[in-house]
Amino acid sequence: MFVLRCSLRRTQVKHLLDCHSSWGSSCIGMHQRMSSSSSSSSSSPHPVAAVCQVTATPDKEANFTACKRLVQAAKEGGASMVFLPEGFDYIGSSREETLNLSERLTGDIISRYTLLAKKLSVWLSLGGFHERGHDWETDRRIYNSHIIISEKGDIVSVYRKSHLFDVELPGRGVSLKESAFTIPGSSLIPPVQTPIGKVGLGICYDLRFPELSLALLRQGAEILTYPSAFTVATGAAHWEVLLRARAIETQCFVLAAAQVGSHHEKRSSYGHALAVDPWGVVMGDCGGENTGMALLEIDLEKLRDTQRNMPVQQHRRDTSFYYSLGGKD
Ligand SMILES: O=C(O)CNC(=O)[C@H](CS)NC(=O)CCC(=O)C(=O)O
Repeated sequence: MFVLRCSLRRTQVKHLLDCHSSWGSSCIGMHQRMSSSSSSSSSSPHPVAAVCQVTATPDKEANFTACKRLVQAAKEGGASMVFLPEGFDYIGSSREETLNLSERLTGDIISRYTLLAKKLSVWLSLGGFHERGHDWETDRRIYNSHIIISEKGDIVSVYRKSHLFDVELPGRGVSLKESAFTIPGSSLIPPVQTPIGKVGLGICYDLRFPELSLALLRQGAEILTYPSAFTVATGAAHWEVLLRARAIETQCFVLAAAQVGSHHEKRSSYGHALAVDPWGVVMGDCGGENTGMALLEIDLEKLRDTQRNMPVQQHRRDTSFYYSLGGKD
């Protein structure tokens, strides 16, 4: 039994909850609040977001139990919106298993989360749900879907991952072909108004495509979300740099829930669920070892200050300007 504190680099992290690193075990402790100025969540001047880190396995029931505990603890900690990572429902150990365990949006798992959101009166971002496609009976393919559930328990938005991770890195232990079982989403989804601000939706590998974050910014996004299951090799090299770059260039908050540790004998994830502010500062980092969460105050005034002082978006040229040299599309 141990409690590990997420590495804190800024005081905006109000407190952290750490759990055993093995999936399904109970949460074992809650840290004291880090800030003396805020002794209870109700006195917090700004809405609070919870960015979670989990270790999903093929055991859907255990995964749900553990996620539910995190959501409950986040609510107790004052969160009005809780972010779970890609593969929160499960990480399968083979293509067959991944497909067999998938469900429809109207299935049992999402129904349970809608009831949970309603019971606790909390908003949920469920990144990377394995959603059976419209033609499942004929093609047995799924979407990788990011679902937003309101505090009333309604599904208010579904974004389907548009960039699929077909990547082979010889010598780095990475070989994944997401398109073998996943249908790419056909459109971006307008940012969703939530109690913490306007949330723009991406998923994991989408993080590498700044065009997506800029499109969401143009539609009014204030918080970009990238629920993820990054590989250990690509995470170590790119994860934080990419998240901070997206925050700096859009001048938005970036929240990225993450998978951490070993899901089964063939697959591990990098962790470091991260929250970045509009200036590019890391507000919370859940580390590379344990499940848990970071609770963060979202102060939109900070975003407005940053955007006012350095009006990057106003300085941006028309999209056609950047394509005037030609090239692909
Ligand atoms: O497979 C599942 O069940 C859930 N989906 C994933 O884990 C996806 C597709 S394989 N993973 C990524 O996109 C990793 C991206 C990444 O690591 C990078 O961009 O460097």
